[in-house]
Amino acid sequence: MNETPGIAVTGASGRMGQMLIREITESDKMHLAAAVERPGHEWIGQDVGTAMGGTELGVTVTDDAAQAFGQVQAVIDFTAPQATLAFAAEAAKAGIVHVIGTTGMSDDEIAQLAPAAKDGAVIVRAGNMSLGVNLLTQLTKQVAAALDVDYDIEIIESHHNQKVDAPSGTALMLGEAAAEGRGVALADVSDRGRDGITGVRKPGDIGFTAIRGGDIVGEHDVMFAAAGERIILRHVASDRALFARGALKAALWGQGKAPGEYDMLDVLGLKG
Ligand SMILES: NC(=O)C1=CN([C@@H]2O[C@H](COP(=O)(O)OP(=O)(O)OC[C@H]3O[C@@H](n4cnc5c(N)ncnc54)[C@H](O)[C@@H]3O)[C@@H](O)[C@H]2O)C=CC1
Ligand SMILES: O=C(O)C1=N[C@H](C(=O)O)C[C@H](O)C1
Repeated sequence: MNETPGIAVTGASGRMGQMLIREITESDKMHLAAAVERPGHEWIGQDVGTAMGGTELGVTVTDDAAQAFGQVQAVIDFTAPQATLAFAAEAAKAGIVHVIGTTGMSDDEIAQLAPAAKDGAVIVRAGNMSLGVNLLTQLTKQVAAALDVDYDIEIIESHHNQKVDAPSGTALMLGEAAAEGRGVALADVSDRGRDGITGVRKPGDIGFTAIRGGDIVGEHDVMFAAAGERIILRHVASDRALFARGALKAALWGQGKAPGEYDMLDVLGLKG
């Protein structure tokens, strides 16, 4: 019998799902106990290892999240907003850790996670699970607090051509951090999707630009642009394993924690 925490991966066939499965099977601190895909997916009923083109892992892909979550200590979920909301409700019923990497959730959808956290799920959610980006949010907050509105803040993100949401979850985390540093609400100053005769830039706005192309894993710049100088804070991810390792860390960190909503700053001890 395996004494390490059992982990379920949702969206098992996805870019992050497969990366997570590889990282979990290589870890001696946890084991893969379930793999979930959406109903009708061609992998349902297959061994997840062979479906991925490798050796058998002894875990059959299922679309029954309730049953899968009943057998595990944590679920790691990089899927889509509506799927994540359904998984949060099931994680609450099972009383397990729900690590959420899914981005593109609206404010209303994020608010819908609260009942699950109240009812028994230990939710750890972040638009980016890497140490580097979470550190960058703290640096962004500090720099934004130190500079006045003569420094225009622009967030530029680049991702692969299959990404479906914009701005990225990371860009929004960085925008929130910059707004917090300035003591304003991001919703009041956010400038997204410029096109046509936009008028001149409003002082104090935080601008967002999204680039999509090829196989870019994820790149983020926070630019502070003033007359005569620019300060640029940059993070470049070159391997999705980075995000997967952060998610594994979160799944272990959440064991034994009280139900509630947490983020990667809690996991990494960077809050302050
Ligand atoms: N927080 C972080 O560090 C990171 C977050 N992401 C986010 O993770 C999400 C997934 O990204 P990718 O893996 O690139 O996308 P993907 O499209 O390759 O994978 C998504 C998977 O979710 C599955 N899925 C959708 N609905 C489902 C349902 N109801 N039940 C079970 N499975 C379902 C799909 O079939 C697919 O296999 C995106 O929101 C992305 O932005 C991606 C990388 C890092
Ligand atoms: O979809 C992706 O690929 C990524 N999504 C996350 C985001 O929206 O910021 C994290 C990372 O940049 C990769």
